[in-house]
Amino acid sequence: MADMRLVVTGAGGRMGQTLIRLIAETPGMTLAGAVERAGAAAVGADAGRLAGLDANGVVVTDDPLALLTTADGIVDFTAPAASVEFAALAAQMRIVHVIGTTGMSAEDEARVKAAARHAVIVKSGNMSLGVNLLAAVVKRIARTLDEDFDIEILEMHHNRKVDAPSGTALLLGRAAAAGRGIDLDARSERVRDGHTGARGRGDIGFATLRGGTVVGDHTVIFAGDGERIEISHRAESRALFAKGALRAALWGRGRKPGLYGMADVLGLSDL
Ligand SMILES: NC(=O)C1=CN([C@@H]2O[C@H](COP(=O)(O)OP(=O)(O)OC[C@H]3O[C@@H](n4cnc5c(N)ncnc54)[C@H](OP(=O)(O)O)[C@@H]3O)[C@@H](O)[C@H]2O)C=CC1
Ligand SMILES: O=C(O)C1=N[C@H](C(=O)O)C[C@H](O)C1
Repeated sequence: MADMRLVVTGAGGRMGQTLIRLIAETPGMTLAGAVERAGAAAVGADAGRLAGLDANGVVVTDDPLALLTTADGIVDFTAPAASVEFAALAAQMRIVHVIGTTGMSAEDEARVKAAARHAVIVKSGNMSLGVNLLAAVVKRIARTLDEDFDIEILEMHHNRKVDAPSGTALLLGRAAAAGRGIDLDARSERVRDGHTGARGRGDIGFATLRGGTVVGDHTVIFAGDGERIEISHRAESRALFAKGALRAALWGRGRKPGLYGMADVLGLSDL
């Protein structure tokens, strides 16, 4: 089979550059294009050079349309408004769209879901194998423990991160809520400040830390009467997210249109 032709969006960003480097060393795929926001400094640059490699002849553009006519997939770690537009383009072109972008509103999510009627969309708040395994374990523990155990999710990220709680924290919260058979949106405590009153029994709490260059740390705490279970994942490199995203792109090739998650890609959906 011919190489999968991938377009990286947000090419000048932290994940965009990591993806460009990883595509260059991964068999079965080719960098078909690199896209940045109109007006971004990276537009016009060589994508290889931008990512710290030798020049590869792929010039960063702010016009994805022409590129996508010859591409098999988009790998997209940008911003919510941008990802919603790329999803519509992926639907138009009937191609694969891997979305790592976090911080989407319910309206954004609905637009992505609509695009997935025509595109193969794989979307996850965290593309790493470790976090998706952790989510499966969290679901299992939450199913066993009753509301005597308070569930709290703690995350820490670098000081450039713009959304909170992280997409991963929400993914883990959804896994815990699914295990318990409750609706996360109705039962989460996402911010605490001032005289909050006692913790709501059965609620799922979130706490957010930001600082330095932390790639991504997550801990799920089950706090009971006199005992506590804590399970953590620490990402030491963005390469693990990029690796998962490229695995998702290859998995999506030739698949039926729909909205998928990393649990589907990794075969963890039954856990
Ligand atoms: N699911 C996962 O596993 C992971 C998800 N993420 C998520 O991915 C996203 C990006 O993270 P990160 O790389 O650290 O962020 P960066 O800010 O480093 O990169 C985002 C890039 O996207 C660009 N961009 C914004 N709008 C557009 C557009 N319309 N077209 C093309 N490019 C655009 C930005 O340009 P400019 O700066 O000029 O606006 C920037 O270069 C975040 O939402 C983050 O939470 C990150 C890591 C892992
Ligand atoms: O913005 C980041 O950096 C990350 N974002 C994702 C998230 O919101 O969970 C994944 C990872 O933790 C890094």
